[in-house]
This record gives sequence, C-alpha cells and structure tokens, in this order.
Amino acid sequence: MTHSITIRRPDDWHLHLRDGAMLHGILPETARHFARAIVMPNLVPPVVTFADARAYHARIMAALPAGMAFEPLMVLYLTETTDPDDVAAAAASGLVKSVKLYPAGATTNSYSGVRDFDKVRPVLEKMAQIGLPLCVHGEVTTHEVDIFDREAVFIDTVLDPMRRATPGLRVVMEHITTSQGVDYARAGGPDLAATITTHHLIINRNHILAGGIKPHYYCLPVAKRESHRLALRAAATSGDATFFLGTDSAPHVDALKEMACGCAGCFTATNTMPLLAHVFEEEGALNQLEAFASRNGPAFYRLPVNEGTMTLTKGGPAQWPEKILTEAGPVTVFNPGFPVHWHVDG
Ligand SMILES: NC(=O)N[C@@H](CC(=O)O)C(=O)O
Ligand SMILES: [Zn+2]
Ligand SMILES: [Zn+2]
Repeated sequence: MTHSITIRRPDDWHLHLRDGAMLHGILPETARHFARAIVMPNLVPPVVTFADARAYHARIMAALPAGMAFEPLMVLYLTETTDPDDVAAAAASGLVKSVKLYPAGATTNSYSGVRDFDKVRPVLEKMAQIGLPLCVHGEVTTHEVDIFDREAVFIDTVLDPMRRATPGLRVVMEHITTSQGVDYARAGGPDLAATITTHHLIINRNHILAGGIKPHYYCLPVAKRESHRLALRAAATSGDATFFLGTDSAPHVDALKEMACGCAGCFTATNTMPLLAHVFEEEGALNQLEAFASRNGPAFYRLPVNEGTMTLTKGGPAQWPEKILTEAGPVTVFNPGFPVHWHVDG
C-alpha cells in the first residue's frame, strides 16, 4: 500500500556543518530537506564571539548552492572567558539563537570548553535574564565514570545543580541517549527541552560492538542498551513538546572514522527524514512526526513554524548515496541496516 504524509518543512535543532571543503560538500545534504538548523560551534578554533558567529554565518551562506533556501541559526561556544555583553549583543541581533556548553574534553573539539562552572555564572545569569537557550552536551568527563553512565551522572551532578542555581535559565539537553535523560527532560517544565538524534532511535550499543566493531555507528554520547533506545522512541513519538529533532549529523571523513582511534559522529543529514518516517510508522505514530521534526523545536526557540511543507511517500526501496564525496574526502552516510521505503517528494 502506498501512502503519504505532508508535514510543515522540518528543522534540525543540532547540526554540525564544519567549514571549508567539508562545509561545501555536506551543506546541500541538509539544505535539501531542512529550512533551518542550529549550527554547532565546535570548529577549530571554536565559534566563541558574536564576531566569530557573523563570520561563520557568512561562510555558510557563501557555501549554499544557488537556488537552495536555508537559514543557519548560529550558536556561540561557551568558554570560561565568554563576555556576557557579547552574548547579549549576539542574541539581540537575531543571528545567534543559543550558547553551547561543552564540558572540556567531553567530545570532538571540546578542549576549550568549561572546566570551572563558577567562571561561566555571569554568562548563564545574563542568558536567563534575556531568555537565550543554553544547549548542553550532557556528559561528565571524569575518567572514573563509565562511558555508558556519563549522561546520567551529568544530570545529577552538573545539570540539575546548574539549573537550580540559575532560575529561569532555558536549557536544551542535546542528543539525549538514556531513559534518565528522557525522564529528567519530561519533568523539567517549560524551560527545559531535549533533542533526540535519528541514529539513537535506531541503534543500540550492540550495533556498534556485536559481530565486529562498526566505526560509523560510534558517536558521542555513545548509544546505550536497548531499553534506553525504546525510551527515546517513546519520547520522540509521544508528541510531548519537550522533545524535538536534533540530528547531530556530524561528518568526519572515512579515513578519520576507520582507524585505530576513530572520531565520534554519525552522518545522517542525507537520510534523516526517510528514516524518521520509518521509525514513526513502526511506532504507529506517523501523526506525531510533524510535532517532533517541525513544531516542537520552533516552539521552544520561540520562532515561527516554517511556511513550506514536505511530503513523504511510502513506495519502493529508498535509495541514497552510500557516501557523500566531498573535497575533504568521502563521508559515509548512516546505514540503518534495514530497508526503508519512505521518500521525500520533490
Ligand atoms: N556527536 C558526535 O559524536 N560528535 C560531534 C560532537 C558532539 O555533538 O558531541 C562532532 O562534532 O563530531
Ligand atoms: Zn555533543
Ligand atoms: Zn553534536
């Protein structure tokens, strides 16, 4: 049976676009389907100041192929020397939509992140005052904490104390991977939201480790056991406005994934929408896809829903390139490991 679904055009509330040749190679993969994206600032060097964000925004717009419409929503990378007034000016301009907190050492290019949370208190207080969301990579970095526990421990030991100390601070828990993340986000009231990636709805830790190590399934936070994947699916498909799509599509060239110490990141920009339609249909929740991909994100960020629409149709086997060939090198597209029959029309 062929059927189709039409939703408002979606946005991606957590995306890595990189820079230079990689940016040029992968930007069309996102711009083809998504109207807007929260663009992560973990470049080398990171996007720290309003001036950095303006310059990066200009590079993204210059890389956008003619005829494609796409609005990058810029993010500042929080450091211990971030100036609260610079953040306020960036927010007032409308170009910058959030500030990103990376605990130092937690993930790719996070070395300039935060070690001493007291040092960023004035910035967090300014953000609470002006209503600018803080996007958080929620993992502790302590080596004693097991990598599969780092999200849950972060919630208890860092996120919850930080939120209590900063009333009114609006927070997005990025790429949650655990039932603890789901539960904490759901109970957090209107100032707390969470993004969920495409791949964490599809893989659990067995996909990475059983039957041989699969570097293209390795990302941070690392996928957890099956019960957590099911909790993420229930949250994403519930319609609850707390949860929305942030693909965390994070390209690395194959040479840097397929090596003895491979980079973290799954590249899902190309096939996220067909994969989500598949997942939502499996959960009997196609009617909630629009909330997750197109409505809940703008509502939290206090932005209008997109004007345009996207139609997805179920038909023959969906096809996408195995790799995107960029001038920086090939980037492998996330392979869900099962056939998909949903297509984005047009
Ligand atoms: N998710 C990842 O595994 N990697 C991201 C960084 C991040 O979002 O933590 C990247 O920039 O490559
Ligand atoms: Zn992250
Ligand atoms: Zn990310």
